[in-house]
Amino acid sequence: MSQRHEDTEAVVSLRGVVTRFGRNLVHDGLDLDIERGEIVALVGGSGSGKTTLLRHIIGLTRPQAGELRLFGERVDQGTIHQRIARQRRYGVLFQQGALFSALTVGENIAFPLKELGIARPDELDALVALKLAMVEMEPEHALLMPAELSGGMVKRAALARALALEPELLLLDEPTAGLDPDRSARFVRLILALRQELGLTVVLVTHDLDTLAAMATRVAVLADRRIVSYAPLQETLQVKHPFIERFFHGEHGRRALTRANGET
Ligand SMILES: Nc1ncnc2c1ncn2[C@@H]1O[C@H](COP(=O)(O)OP(=O)(O)OP(=O)(O)O)[C@@H](O)[C@H]1O
Repeated sequence: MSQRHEDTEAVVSLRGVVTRFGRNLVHDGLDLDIERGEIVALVGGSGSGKTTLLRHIIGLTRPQAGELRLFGERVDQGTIHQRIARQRRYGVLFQQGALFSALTVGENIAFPLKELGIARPDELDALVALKLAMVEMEPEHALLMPAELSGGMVKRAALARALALEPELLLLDEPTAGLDPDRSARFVRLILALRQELGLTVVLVTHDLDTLAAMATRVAVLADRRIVSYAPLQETLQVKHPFIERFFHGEHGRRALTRANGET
């Protein structure tokens, strides 16, 4: 596991976060600390503010109140150089806008490397091929346009781009949505292998219980505008809360958890 930074430092720390869109109060005094090496599944009802929370974490949006720290530093503070240095340390895979449609797969993956001035032009092809290999894609896929890829390949190419900077933190929004079970299982294996190799910390928003059960070290439940439970899955299942009951103990949830238990 990576020893680049203090092991005790929370990678993500959120305190008293309040988010309001007009009259819509989304987060109200939300707290969450994510330690290095965790794979945190962030779950919550539709519109509960999961994607917004990911956007806050990387400073794309700002809450009305609260303190957000990434790698121990205030997200809303710092010079431009400090912000760029922080950007190098995380990768994101959002549901929409996974890839730039006007660029080839290779150009997409090279984009953060070029933008942050990390690689020389003559190094880019080899780096792109390396990132593609990490997500089990071939070097020639670099020449394809996003529209020519299957849904699963788009996800993997977007993941390759998120991994381009060898991040310490990966934020994934519904990474397995729309993938068939086999592809989802491969995606999970890939993330687990990368965590092993790179010592990644992962935060993933997901409705996919199979994925959650297979990879999450902790589950953060966003309900009532806060994190109402933050614990390993088995402990989460004991928590009495209407959302947890519906999400994990409904018919769909029971089947997924039975499958997960059967596989361990
Ligand atoms: N830019 C915005 N302007 C106005 N309202 C917004 C904006 N972004 C998000 N919201 C609202 O904030 C709430 C939380 O949205 P968000 O996308 O974070 O939820 P979510 O938990 O990720 O939902 P889902 O699981 O359906 O994707 C929703 O009511 C949404 O309509």
